[in-house]
Amino acid sequence: MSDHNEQDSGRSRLSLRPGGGRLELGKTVDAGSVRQSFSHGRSKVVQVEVLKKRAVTPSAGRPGAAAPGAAAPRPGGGAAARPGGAGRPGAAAPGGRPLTQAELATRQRVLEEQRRLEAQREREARERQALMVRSAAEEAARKAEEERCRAEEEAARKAEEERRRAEEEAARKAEEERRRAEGEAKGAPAAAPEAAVARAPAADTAARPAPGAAARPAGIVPRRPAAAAGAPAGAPPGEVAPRLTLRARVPGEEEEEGPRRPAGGIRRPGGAPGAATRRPAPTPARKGALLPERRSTGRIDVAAAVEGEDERIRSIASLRRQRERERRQQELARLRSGQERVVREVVIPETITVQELANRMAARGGEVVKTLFRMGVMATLTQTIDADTAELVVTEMGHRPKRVAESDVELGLEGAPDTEAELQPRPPVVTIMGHVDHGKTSLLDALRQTDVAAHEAGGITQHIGAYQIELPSGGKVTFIDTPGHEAFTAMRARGASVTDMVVLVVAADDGVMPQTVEAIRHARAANVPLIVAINKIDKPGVRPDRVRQELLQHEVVVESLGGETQEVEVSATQRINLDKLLEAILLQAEILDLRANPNRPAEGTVIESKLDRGRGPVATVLVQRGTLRQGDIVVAGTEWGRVRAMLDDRGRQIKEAPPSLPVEILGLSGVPAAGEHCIVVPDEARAREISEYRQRRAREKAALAAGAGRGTLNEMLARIQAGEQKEVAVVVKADVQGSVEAIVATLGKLGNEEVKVRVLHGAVGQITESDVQLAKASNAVIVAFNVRATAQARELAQREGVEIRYYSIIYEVADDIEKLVKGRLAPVQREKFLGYAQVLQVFDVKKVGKVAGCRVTEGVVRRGAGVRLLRDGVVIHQGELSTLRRFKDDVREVQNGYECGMSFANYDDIKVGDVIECYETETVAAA
Ligand SMILES: Nc1nc2c(ncn2[C@@H]2O[C@H](COP(=O)(O)OP(=O)(O)OP(=O)(O)O)[C@@H](O)[C@H]2O)c(=O)[nH]1
Repeated sequence: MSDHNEQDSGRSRLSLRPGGGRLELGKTVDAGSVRQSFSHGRSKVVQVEVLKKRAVTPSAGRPGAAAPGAAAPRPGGGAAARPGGAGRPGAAAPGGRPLTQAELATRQRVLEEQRRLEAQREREARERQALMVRSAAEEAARKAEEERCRAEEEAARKAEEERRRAEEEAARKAEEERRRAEGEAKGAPAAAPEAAVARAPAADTAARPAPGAAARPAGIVPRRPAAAAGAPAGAPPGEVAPRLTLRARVPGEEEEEGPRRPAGGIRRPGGAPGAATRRPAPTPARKGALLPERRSTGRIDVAAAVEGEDERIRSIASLRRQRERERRQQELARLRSGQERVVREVVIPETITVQELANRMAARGGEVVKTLFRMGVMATLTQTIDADTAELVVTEMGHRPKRVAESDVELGLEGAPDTEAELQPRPPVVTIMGHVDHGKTSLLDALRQTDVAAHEAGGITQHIGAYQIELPSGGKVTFIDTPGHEAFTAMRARGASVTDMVVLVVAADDGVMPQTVEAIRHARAANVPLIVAINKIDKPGVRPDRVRQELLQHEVVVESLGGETQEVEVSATQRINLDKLLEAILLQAEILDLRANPNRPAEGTVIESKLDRGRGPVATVLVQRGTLRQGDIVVAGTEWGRVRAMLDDRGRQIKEAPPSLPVEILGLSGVPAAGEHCIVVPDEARAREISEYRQRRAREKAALAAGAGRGTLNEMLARIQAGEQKEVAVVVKADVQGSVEAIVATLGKLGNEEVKVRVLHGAVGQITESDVQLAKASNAVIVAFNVRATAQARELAQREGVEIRYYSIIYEVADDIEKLVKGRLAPVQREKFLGYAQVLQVFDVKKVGKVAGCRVTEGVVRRGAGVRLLRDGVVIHQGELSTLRRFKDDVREVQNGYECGMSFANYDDIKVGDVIECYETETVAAA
């Protein structure tokens, strides 16, 4: 190895020239480059910088030293101008005459002024120097950090390089071995092995950074002399620099790197003798990838030298530093421009889109996307991010996050509770409950003196109806008529929750029935009192006392039996004791002290809702407090709207609805679900906000339920097709919401372990094409309750083979779907007995095994049928009959009384005296 020093005279630094007394560009650094040469023509150049020790000495402190300023040529010249001689007596003027006292004083003053200026300059110079030292220290720290990062990368790269090299070496050796073995086997010419041997070490030399020439086996001709291979003259033999240094990017050395890459020559398949000595061409990819750009700097970078053809990857620390720099620069720019940073309070809901978040921060969308990207979140402007991520972004961008829950929009929706003074008496709300056909509608009809029952399809009540009646005494009572059919359980429960008391109708001729008990439970759950109306007392031979006794079993103790529950014997059709029943209701209302504040925005509950062809969405609302007025803006569940019109139970338009009055309201945006809370809000914006929030929540809930319950529709179909799951899918369309709920509830109870009923969709309105599409996709049937399909939907259903079933009575829906469920049950495998055979003898037959010689004692035995081997009445084997013969012929079956030979598939343990039972399995439809 040899070093050459090349002084770089062109390098200069900004420096202080003490001698000059002013700042100027001067040489403070002796810079140069040291060229290191290694064997095989490898060399590298190292930049060497020698910082001169700066000697800044205050000239004023040195006695007799010439002041910097004084060194400049003076117009007059002469010793008198020298600072040293300034104060000297005998100083002469230009003409040789001695200076006057005044001149001497002036000179003295000028010189002192000059010294003061020099001192100041020096002080400034010292400060600058200190500043430079400080910045140099900072720079050094930065460099150290970079160096550390680079070293880490270098270590990783080295490891990778080593691994790759080892792999190449192993592959090469294996190849050599293979070739040698081949050569020997073929008896190649004598020169060939030699060439092969010669190639091996050459390759070894190329691949290993270890000394090449010294390691070569004796007798092997080296490829090139060390000097020719690029090693400098005089370099110790065998001294080879590590491979990584071979790629120092110094101009003019590039062409010398060629010979140290013998890989191309060595790897030539079937290399002819002498191939190893051929000078291989340099690998363009390896050289070209890195060198040109690095060459321009002329500096050696070890990390870059090692990295080879791989792209250099910036370290995380480097990225972080760059980001910090950018941030500082931005801050600086902002400060320079005199802008005030605006810190905003950013309201963050549970989820927010990136664009919306940017808007709330008054920032550009791109900035937010960039911030997210830095945090490792890839998001577009339209994408939704969660509150936690949004909070981080807001903090990162220097604003103040404020987390809010989405449900906060509902805060303060219900007004403050009313004071005692504001409360005024209100009519009681009574729900009529009872078993089917016990006379609920008839009773209500009698009370209202109208005939509703006559118009009902199938004779049962289909909808919840709500009516208010006025008594001759002037009092009012509101009735909610819940249907008695089991399907309406859900509606009944809802009725009980808005009611003040329950009139339990029990037919005297029928007594307490299942739905009577259910009604009692609902009343108890709603914590409302009961009044028992024992109906149909006009019927001959009825025993109302039996009803009283039966009610005792359910802990309903009527007054006549010493309890607290009022009971009235009535006849709806004969209008017997109706006044007594009303009296009992009013008494109960008095006990309950029912009051409400009519002077406040209205609140109530949706009793029923439907989509009316001419009027749009119509909701029956029971006002519970406040007064509902025409023109009010209401939110009812997920829907909202301005009350366009209000109708009472007799269809009369009204302007105001006080507490306890049921009214139909028009003007809603959609059909709210029955049982939803209906409330008046101050403005449309609020109404819309609440409605949107509730709709979103409902959608999420539905999606969650669908996901949790079943997976995707495709998965469901796949499972059905694979026979893993069977279900009857149903799409329900009905005229009113209550019917939809009732049908859904009924269908939910159907199904069994094997077949499930699944309601895909339930809604109010006509059957549309989308309903048919949905049914088609899920192989569902459409249940149409009091609605019809559009012409297009009908046509589509016909074309696609989708079944639409029309109903007007609820229990018929239940019955039909139940049949459908049964029709879809998996067929049952049933065993059919065929016959018995007695084993008389057992033969050993070659290639067959044991064959039983039998006589059929009952029925018939058939080949391929199932068999059981019974020994002493116990089944010892169950399997299949493999052979059935009569004499030497295979037969299909053998009848009773005949002898035959039988053998079992994979079973041999047959003994004389055993009985063979023969049976078949058949598939039958489920009962
Ligand atoms: N004799 C007699 N029959 C009555 C009386 N009340 C009702 N009915 C008859 O009982 C049957 C059922 O009456 P509804 O009023 O429809 O009974 P419901 O409980 O409303 O029935 P659903 O609506 O199906 O729940 C009708 O045929 C009525 O005429 C009564 O007091 N006396």
